[in-house]
Amino acid sequence: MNPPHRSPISWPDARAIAARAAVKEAVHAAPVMRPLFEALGQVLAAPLAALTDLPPFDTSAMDGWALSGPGPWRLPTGTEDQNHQGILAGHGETVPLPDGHAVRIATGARVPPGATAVLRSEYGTDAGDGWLHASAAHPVVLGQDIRTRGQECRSGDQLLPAGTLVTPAVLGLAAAAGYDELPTVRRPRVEVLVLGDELLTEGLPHDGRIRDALGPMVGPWLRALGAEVLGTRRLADEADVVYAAVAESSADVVVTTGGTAAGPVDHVHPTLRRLGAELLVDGVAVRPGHPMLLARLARANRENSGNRESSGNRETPGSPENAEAPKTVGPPAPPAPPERPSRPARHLVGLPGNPLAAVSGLLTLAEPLLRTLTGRPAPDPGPAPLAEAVQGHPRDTRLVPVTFRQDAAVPLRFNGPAMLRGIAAADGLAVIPPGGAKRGTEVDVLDLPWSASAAEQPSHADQARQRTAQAADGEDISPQEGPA
Ligand SMILES: Nc1nc2c(c(=O)[nH]1)N[C@H]1C(S)=C(S)[C@@H](COP(=O)(O)OP(=O)(O)OC[C@H]3O[C@@H](n4cnc5c(N)ncnc54)[C@H](O)[C@@H]3O)O[C@H]1N2
Ligand code: MOO
Repeated sequence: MNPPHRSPISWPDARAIAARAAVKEAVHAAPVMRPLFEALGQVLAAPLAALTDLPPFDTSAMDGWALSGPGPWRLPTGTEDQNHQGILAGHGETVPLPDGHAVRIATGARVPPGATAVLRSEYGTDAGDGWLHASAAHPVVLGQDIRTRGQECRSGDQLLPAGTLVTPAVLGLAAAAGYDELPTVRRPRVEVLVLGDELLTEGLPHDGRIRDALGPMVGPWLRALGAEVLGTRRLADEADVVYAAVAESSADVVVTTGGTAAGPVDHVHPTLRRLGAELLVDGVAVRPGHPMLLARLARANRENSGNRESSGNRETPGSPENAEAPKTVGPPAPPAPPERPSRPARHLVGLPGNPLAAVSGLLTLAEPLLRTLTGRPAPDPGPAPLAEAVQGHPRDTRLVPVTFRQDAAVPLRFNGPAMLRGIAAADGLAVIPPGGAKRGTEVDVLDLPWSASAAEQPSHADQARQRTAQAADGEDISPQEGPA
């Protein structure tokens, strides 16, 4: 059968459709409480409100003496402890400091009631006669070097909005503000299915066969976009094998590689037809990657992949496609059974097999889809001037690997659809409009998702699944506190 005629939609429209595709699923996903040590790289599902005042008590900002009133100040003559150590950080409630007295205090220690300032150790002299004198060069100012309770926030203040990426700094702030665990957006579960009998998983290419470049790349890329990768499976180029793998996957998003075109073993479209899937995007006016697709699927009738028989999907014979978008491939899917009318849908992103075309599909369809499912804000593609002219496609957008040099985007060579040499050295992908762009033209540059996830290791759960699948004081200088 000849491939059905497809009219690709524009690249910006494809991204907008992908961003909207899973809004319902995102809204219905319950947040996941994670201990702080497991929350790095996640997204806050609720605003972070302070559970305490910060600082929680008036605190000394310096090692020195807590003072009450104008000097000179009488030093304590009591216990050894008071004489030599004074008030240390971590001590409980302290006795009030009478007017005209001073007591040794450490940075971070609770300032005693009645203290009016802290004098740094290098600015005062204890001559051993029981009196403390401030150096003439550093007259004491009321409140100096005391961090007052609530200076940074009051209990209940919103520190960060929902949707914030949990970075190491966010973990630190959350701990300081009293959190042991954080409400995070549930990570969408993704399964990667690599199609192609010509692919080798090790060694050198031989006998017309090549190494699988997408299996090692796509899972980590999706994880960098915030997904939980259930596994990467390599499938035989057989219609029933591809059909069963997609039909039975328990993932929220199935990502296939290869098999999107119209060759004799390109099984993605026929599989979607058999599943009665709704094609949201079927080809995009972008180079490379134009055969990429996005489909909505009924949820597999199983909680865990491979544990039970699927009965939620029915095979339907293929039929010519409706050219209108969104399309239903084949006859309309049978209506959902009344007992589970509003089950969330699954999605399938079909990446073309040419490796750079697959990258294009990741940034065009997978990134906006996962952005919605992970609750992350839309990235702001920074425009940059092109260091040299880039030839365009007459009708399609081009995505070209670039590196930054002196704030200009330098197009990289080796940017053919089958090549990864350019993208592996790139800082981003420049969006070249149809017709091309002259030297100096400001173009959008899509970020690669490494920076946000560089610190994030695969969770232990991800690592275990991959093994089984095998088939990824800058001080606040407050008015009261002198410069350090
Ligand atoms: N008659 C047409 N043929 C092709 C068209 C077209 O419009 N009409 N489009 C071409 C474009 S553009 C692309 S991109 C590819 C997309 O093809 P598929 O998604 O079906 O991918 P395959 O045919 O399976 O593979 C294409 C190419 O990529 C290599 N490949 C596949 N998987 C991997 C992998 N995991 N690692 C490394 N390389 C991989 C595969 O060996 C092929 O060389 O279709 C064109 N054809
Ligand atoms: O999607 Mo293809 O990469 O243009 O070869």
